[in-house]
Amino acid sequence: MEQSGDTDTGKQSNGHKEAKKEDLKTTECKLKELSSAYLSIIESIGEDCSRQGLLKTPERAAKAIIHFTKGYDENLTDIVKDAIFDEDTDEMVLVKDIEMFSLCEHHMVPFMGKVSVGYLPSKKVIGLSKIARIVELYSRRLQVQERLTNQIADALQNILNPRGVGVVVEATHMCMVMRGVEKFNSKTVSSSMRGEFRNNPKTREEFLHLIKKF
Ligand SMILES: Nc1nc2c(ncn2[C@@H]2O[C@H](COP(=O)(O)OP(=O)(O)OP(=O)(O)O)[C@@H](O)[C@H]2O)c(=O)[nH]1
Ligand SMILES: [Zn+2]
Repeated sequence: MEQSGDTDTGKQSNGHKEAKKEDLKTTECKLKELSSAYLSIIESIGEDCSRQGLLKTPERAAKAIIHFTKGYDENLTDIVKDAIFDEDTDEMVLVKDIEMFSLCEHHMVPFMGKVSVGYLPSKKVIGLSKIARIVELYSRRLQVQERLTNQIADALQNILNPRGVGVVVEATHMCMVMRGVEKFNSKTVSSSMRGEFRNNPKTREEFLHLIKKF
């Protein structure tokens, strides 16, 4: 599933409004608007907003949704900063089972799971924690799993220009569990392969083997 690159440098792409400082609402303003929206939601479901347990709920829920969507306030350049290093290695690097929490853009309920990211360096490596931060950058938004998978792969491809990138996401969608079709055990697996991971079956096999093995 190859898609065009998303360098996340402040332009609009893939339907996502990217972080652009002048566009960003202050956290305080966001908090106020969201709290008011959650107050309406609580009223609309027929609850009593004035009862003790719910008094602070609009604000708590607002803070939670701000956290769940914090990816809109970040960008790739700031995240990676100085953590690209010259290194004379061409062996595969794999970071697997990175926990991921996102929100399905159709129902705004969570989907969650794990992400495995591999790449074949070409004279440059990235700080390992930055791979997990890239997963956060794109997962903390309203998403579909396929786009999330592609965005992670494109980000690494654009930053490192490696010989190849592979990303596998395995997730459970609460919109298929708690509602709708109510399939509790189904998992969705999506992958994005770039460069040698796409063109060389041996590289792809090694990657998939390493994901399963450890
Ligand atoms: N491809 C893809 N589909 C998703 C993802 N998250 C949710 N969906 C699907 O988006 C679809 C939305 O379909 P609709 O028919 O408009 O919504 P709905 O009536 O709530 O659908 P049901 O979930 O079948 O009840 C559903 O089939 C969801 O399973 C995702 O990450 N990727
Ligand atoms: Zn959904």
